[in-house]
Amino acid sequence: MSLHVHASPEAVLHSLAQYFVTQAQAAIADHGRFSVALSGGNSPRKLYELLAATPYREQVAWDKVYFFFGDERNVPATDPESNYRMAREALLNPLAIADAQVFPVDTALPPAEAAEAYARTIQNFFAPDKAVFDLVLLGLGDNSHTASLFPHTPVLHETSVGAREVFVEEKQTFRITLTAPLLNQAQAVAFLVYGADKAAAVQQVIQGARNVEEFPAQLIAPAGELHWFLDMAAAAALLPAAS
Ligand SMILES: O=C1O[C@H](COP(=O)(O)O)[C@@H](O)[C@H](O)[C@H]1O
Repeated sequence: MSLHVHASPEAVLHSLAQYFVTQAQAAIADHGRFSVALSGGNSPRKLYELLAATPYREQVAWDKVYFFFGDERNVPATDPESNYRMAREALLNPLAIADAQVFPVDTALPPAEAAEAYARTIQNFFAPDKAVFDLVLLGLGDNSHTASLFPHTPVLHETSVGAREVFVEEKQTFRITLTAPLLNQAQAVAFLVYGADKAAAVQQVIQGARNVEEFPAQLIAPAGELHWFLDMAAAAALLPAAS
């Protein structure tokens, strides 16, 4: 695991934007395309706006980038809560990404069907049984959820490589999330976390005793690289590593 701690949220965002560019360039050079699962919520909007602006936008062959979603809220694509809508506004529209390169969750379907359909969409994109994203972007809630792997939900015990619906009690709503086994097949996973309100969760997930029911982000242990991009406020509760 690599920790990238920066003085300000702006510095973190630039650091992750540069990492995104490097990963995209390497994947495209290696196998001709770059597949990324985007995170949702509030934190990544600024990252997406940055990627769609100079100098990053000129550094990626965007016609070779394929966009998926790590999780989605069970709302129409036009809803302000929609992760797809946020990505479209901040990243996909400004870069004029073709629809054929974007794979949203079909939230017109009932949640369980939407999850099944999304798992099929992902399996069809990759070779059979080889659903390996080049990069998975993740955030972290102050309750230690990531994607829509929420504390004390059955999806935390899911062993299938796919997508599942999740009922989120505190929000009284369904979401659709990629499962931890699928996220963990990625070549690289990068968490983006900033702000003091996330400091306790960051410490518990990275350094706390293993308790995935309470701290679901502990489930993320990818086959490939794992990076945490943090500002100093989010990293404030981390204890110095024992030497
Ligand atoms: O609900 C969600 O929360 C997490 C964290 O979001 P943030 O707004 O606190 O940054 C996010 O990673 C996930 O995709 C999203 O649906």
